[in-house]
Amino acid sequence: MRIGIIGAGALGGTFAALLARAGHDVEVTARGAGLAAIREGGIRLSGGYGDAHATVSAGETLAARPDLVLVCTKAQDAATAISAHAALIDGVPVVVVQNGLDGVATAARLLPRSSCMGLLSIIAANYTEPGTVRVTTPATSYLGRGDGPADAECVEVARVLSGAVPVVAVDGFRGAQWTKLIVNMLNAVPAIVGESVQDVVDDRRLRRVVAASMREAVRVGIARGIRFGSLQGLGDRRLRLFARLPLAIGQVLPWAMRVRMGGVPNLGSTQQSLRRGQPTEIDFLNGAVVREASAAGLDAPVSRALTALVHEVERRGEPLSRERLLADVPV
Ligand SMILES: NC(=O)C1=CN([C@@H]2O[C@H](COP(=O)(O)OP(=O)(O)OC[C@H]3O[C@@H](n4cnc5c(N)ncnc54)[C@H](OP(=O)(O)O)[C@@H]3O)[C@@H](O)[C@H]2O)C=CC1
Ligand SMILES: CC(C)(CO)C(=O)C(=O)O
Repeated sequence: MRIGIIGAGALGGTFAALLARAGHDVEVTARGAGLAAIREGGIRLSGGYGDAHATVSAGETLAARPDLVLVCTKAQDAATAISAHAALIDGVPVVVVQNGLDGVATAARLLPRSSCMGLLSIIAANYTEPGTVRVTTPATSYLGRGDGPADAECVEVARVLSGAVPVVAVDGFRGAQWTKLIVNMLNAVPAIVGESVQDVVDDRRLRRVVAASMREAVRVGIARGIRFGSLQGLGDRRLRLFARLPLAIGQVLPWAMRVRMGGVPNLGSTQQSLRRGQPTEIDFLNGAVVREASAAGLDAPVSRALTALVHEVERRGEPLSRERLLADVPV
């Protein structure tokens, strides 16, 4: 199949290399040093899915109309990236590979003739240098849309992608997006203090902050009437129980996620943006929790403080101390 990948960064590069290895005709978009490196030497993937070296067509925009598109930009870049391709890809099935709650709706608004789906990935991939990606945690990805059962097209696209990398079609995708949003409460604290997810969760005080942001986000989801989808052993029943637990016990949740992540240090996608001097996706992660809380007539002080601190690190260009974070976040 001819597959176009918009945004060959950490996850886009991973999918591109694995889909090309599985025999698909892959074209990617990239920019600057990334584009030059991919044109010169292809995409080099290492880590959890083994080594892959994929020679793929690359440009600033896709040149040929594909059979399937994966949009793999950060949430804040999705509208610009999709708009630049609207004339070419409207009508082509699109999978938005993205954290946050908005990706599928953004694509559907900009591509009215396309059938748009979302993909939630628990893979941890580090874009180590232009054209080079290291997968630190391989994991199944979840594909779907809306609130109902997985439809035939989602099942078929998941089957096609699964020939390269494990993907399953899920029922109740919106609930699964919320569960992933809870997982993404792992992103902010490492990004603020400049440490790996594993080191943060190993620190009792920081783990408490991560657990507090997760519990706050689950409580907001419940107030918004969300039924959390099942991802990686986490589901509605466990998250509702977690929402009622005192933090001292609730800290087992980030701990369990850290154990699943394995031993290879994972920075998380938010910190990777900071290290490249790029704006982060935080307004679509903890920022989404703040907006959803407000829509439910609630406040989300932990996520609000973490969002502000990530923006401060964006402006400063360097991490803040653990003490500063602990002083600012109301836990
Ligand atoms: N990395 C990970 O481990 C995981 C990431 N995710 C999610 O997957 C999504 C992608 O993340 P990730 O792969 O880390 O992101 P990256 O920042 O590594 O890659 C994004 C890519 O999109 C490109 N891009 C940005 N703006 C545009 C634009 N306007 N037009 C075309 N291309 C553009 C970037 O190019 P440039 O570098 O030139 O800006 C970059 O190549 C995010 O929602 C993230 O939260 C989910 C699970 C794990
Ligand atoms: C699952 C996790 C935390 C993997 O790193 C992720 O989604 C991210 O980095 O954005």
